[in-house]
Amino acid sequence: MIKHHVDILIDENSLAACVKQLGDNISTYYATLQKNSTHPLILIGLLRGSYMFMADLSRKITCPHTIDFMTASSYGSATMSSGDVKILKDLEEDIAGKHVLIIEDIIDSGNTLSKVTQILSLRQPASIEICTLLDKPARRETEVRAKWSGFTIEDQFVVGYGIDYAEHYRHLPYIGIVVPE
Ligand SMILES: O=P(O)(O)OC[C@H]1O[C@H](OP(=O)(O)OP(=O)(O)O)[C@H](O)[C@@H]1O
Ligand SMILES: Nc1nc2[nH]cnc2c(=O)[nH]1
Ligand SMILES: [Mg+2]
Repeated sequence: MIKHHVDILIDENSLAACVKQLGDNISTYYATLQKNSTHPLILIGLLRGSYMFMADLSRKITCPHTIDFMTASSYGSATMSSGDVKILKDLEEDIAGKHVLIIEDIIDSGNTLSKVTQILSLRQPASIEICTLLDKPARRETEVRAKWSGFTIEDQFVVGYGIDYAEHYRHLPYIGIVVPE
């Protein structure tokens, strides 16, 4: 790690308000879908970055749902996507016939989500959508569409609320920016 400090970009209250709003919008959407079909809803969190967002968001989604996790990693300890996305841990659950909502902390190059959606679409889900807390469109290498997105951010390296810098800072209750000194 280079010498740096962390400045707050999105504070705890703004995160909570955003998560509540996302939860309301997602609940309305799937409540309507579930009225006309029997397909269950499953939230899939991408480890490790999404763990905190997933925990908070699932508590704000009022329609019945189950949860599962998978690990797809491309960064290691680097700050640039390698583009080589590997599935390190697969789902426990079968997603055939289910409405799948992928929960992600950040879309940067888009490589992770593009690979994950590709893999999951082959398993006959009823639908697949993406909810991301943060979106950094300036860095996109592969097109990815998130139906729900919390904040669009500039091209800055962020940490906190699940997101790490060389495995540090995941526990911060806010989103911060790493500022080199
Ligand atoms: O759009 P991309 O350029 O693919 O980047 C986004 C992904 O990178 C980070 O995960 P990482 O692979 O570092 O693992 P982690 O979730 O365990 O921190 C982040 O949590 C996203 O999953
Ligand atoms: N910590 C961190 N990991 C990322 N992975 C993809 N984008 C980012 C980012 O801005 N910060
Ligand atoms: Mg991740």
